[in-house]
Amino acid sequence: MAEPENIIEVRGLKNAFGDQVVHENLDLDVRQGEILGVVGGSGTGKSVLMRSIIGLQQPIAGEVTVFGEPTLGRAETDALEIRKRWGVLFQGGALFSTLTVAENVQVPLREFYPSLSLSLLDEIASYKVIMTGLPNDAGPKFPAELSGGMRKRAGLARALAMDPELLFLDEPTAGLDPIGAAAFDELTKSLQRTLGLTVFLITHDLDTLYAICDRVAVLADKRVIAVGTIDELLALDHPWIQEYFRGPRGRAAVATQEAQRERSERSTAGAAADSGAD
Ligand SMILES: Nc1ncnc2c1ncn2[C@@H]1O[C@H](COP(=O)(O)OP(=O)(O)OP(=O)(O)O)[C@@H](O)[C@H]1O
Repeated sequence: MAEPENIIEVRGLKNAFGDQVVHENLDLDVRQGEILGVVGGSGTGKSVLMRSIIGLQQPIAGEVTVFGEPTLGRAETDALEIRKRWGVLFQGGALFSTLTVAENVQVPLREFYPSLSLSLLDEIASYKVIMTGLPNDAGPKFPAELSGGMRKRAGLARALAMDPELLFLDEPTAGLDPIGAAAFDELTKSLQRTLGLTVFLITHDLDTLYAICDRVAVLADKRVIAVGTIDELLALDHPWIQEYFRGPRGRAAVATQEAQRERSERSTAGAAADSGAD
């Protein structure tokens, strides 16, 4: 069966906690193969939206389809088949502190394929650990023995355990230094390219938005008020969007992007000149 163009479709979503309505009539499409950045002020419901899509939050109203299949109110066995096809990196990594990195990566494998042999589990875990740029000797370490950046990579290795087609990342670069954050962005981009992943990426990090997101969805007023490329969003005159992208941090992110582009153009020109001199 051909894959739908939209990997995720959310329609008319409503979420509330007691009297507090977080989402009302929220619609969103995530296209196949894109990295969609999801932004919005603190508490606008980005994580609740992600939890609704992956079935950890039961909305009051609305519909969610992933891979063309409705995800809400499904029987557990049906839901498992869909869950196998996505990986999730929760805010903070959410690693089990009493398990090693390799054992953490093996958790979803053991859940979905309980009869896998120990040697195969070890082999897959070791491959995923290397794939996320961690040294191979990170596998037997406990999360507390890793740096913050390494813990994020370990969380990503676990999210990739089942060879997902869709990846959910909740603030993956929060708490990382700028170099670590840029390296994590590059890793995300290269996974998208090489594995053809679709990525739903919640972030406050403007550098991440500029560097790797194909489109950005803005949450405000309980719904997605706009989705588009950053240039398309900049053309809108919504005050939050203008303040967010044109404020001091937005301008700094643009300057970083331009500096990176110039550096990469200079190195490409240098390489071309070198090969011409041979
Ligand atoms: N389980 C829950 N019970 C009650 N309220 C909740 C629950 N989960 C989330 N909320 C509330 O819903 C609102 C949205 O939370 P959410 O975590 O989605 O925000 P966010 O946009 O991801 O914020 P941040 O950028 O700060 O991470 C918040 O006011 C939060 O307190």
